[in-house]
Amino acid sequence: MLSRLDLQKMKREDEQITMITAYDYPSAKLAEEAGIDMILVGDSLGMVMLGYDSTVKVTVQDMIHHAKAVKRGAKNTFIVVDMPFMSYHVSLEASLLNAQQIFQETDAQAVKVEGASEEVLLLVQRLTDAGIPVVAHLGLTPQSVNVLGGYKVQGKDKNTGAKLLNDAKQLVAHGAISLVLECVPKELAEIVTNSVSIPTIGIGAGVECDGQVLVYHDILKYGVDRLPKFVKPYADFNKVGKQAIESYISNVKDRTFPLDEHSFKIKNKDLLPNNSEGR
Ligand SMILES: Nc1nc(=O)c2c([nH]1)NC[C@@H]1CN(c3ccc(C(=O)N[C@@H](CCC(=O)O)C(=O)O)cc3)CN21
Ligand SMILES: CC(C)C(=O)C(=O)O
Repeated sequence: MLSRLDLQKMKREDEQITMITAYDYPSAKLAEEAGIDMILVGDSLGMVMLGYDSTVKVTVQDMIHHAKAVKRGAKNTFIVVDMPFMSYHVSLEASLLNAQQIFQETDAQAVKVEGASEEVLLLVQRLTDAGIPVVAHLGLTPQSVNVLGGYKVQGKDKNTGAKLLNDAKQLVAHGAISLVLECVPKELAEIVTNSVSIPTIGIGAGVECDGQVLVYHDILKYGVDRLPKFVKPYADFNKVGKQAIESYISNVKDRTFPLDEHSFKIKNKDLLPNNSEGR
């Protein structure tokens, strides 16, 4: 498994870091077998796994449930688990306890929080001091979708760009080990990447980040109807899966499944019970 220091070294040596989300045993297993560097158990699981229309309904228990399955499928991969909506905004004490629970119960390597408010910066510091590595997340922060007014590109002007750069530096100063940059202009992501010592992982943030992350279901086109502009799909599980299920239905209907090769047979008919009642 890669360590925090390996990720740091990859940035220094300009080797791209690959990250994918995973939410359960089979997705984590596939990602690890393919050789991914890091797995994110994102709260996007609320949307792609549970069918919610945003991430705000996801709970700490949901995150733990899914992250434990991911860990079982990818025991040797660096796993980051999202702290979900409001689990780090009620009080510092409650935030620390939620992070502790997620970190201890899932065996993950780090937790992720969105934003860089005073409250979040203090939390990043306290978790780091306590020994829980924190990945930060700036730009489009989906837990704030209802405040932002939609899933929109962030940092498109001088003021918001400067704020994002300053936030990134503050997060580094408070101990963040890596920074996800979501939906920001590639030129801004490049400046941030060159201004911070920690690896940046981009999603819709251009090629100059230190690594890339995409959602599992987007890469495989699996269960999602509409893909954001920044996604490149590498397979079409929807198509393959639907065809397979259609064939199964048709085979069952016309009794071409199951065949003898899928059936268990008895050698000696005398071993069968008598059916004296008939049908
Ligand atoms: N399947 C999935 N993939 C994701 O990447 C993802 C989720 N779900 N859920 C949580 C967040 C939400 N995300 C999203 C969702 C939509 C857009 C989107 O449609 N963006 C517009 C850009 C709008 C603009 O120009 O400002 C786009 O056309 O891509 C972006 C990020 C990223 N995350
Ligand atoms: C989109 C990624 C970065 C994320 O935060 C998630 O999957 O929840």
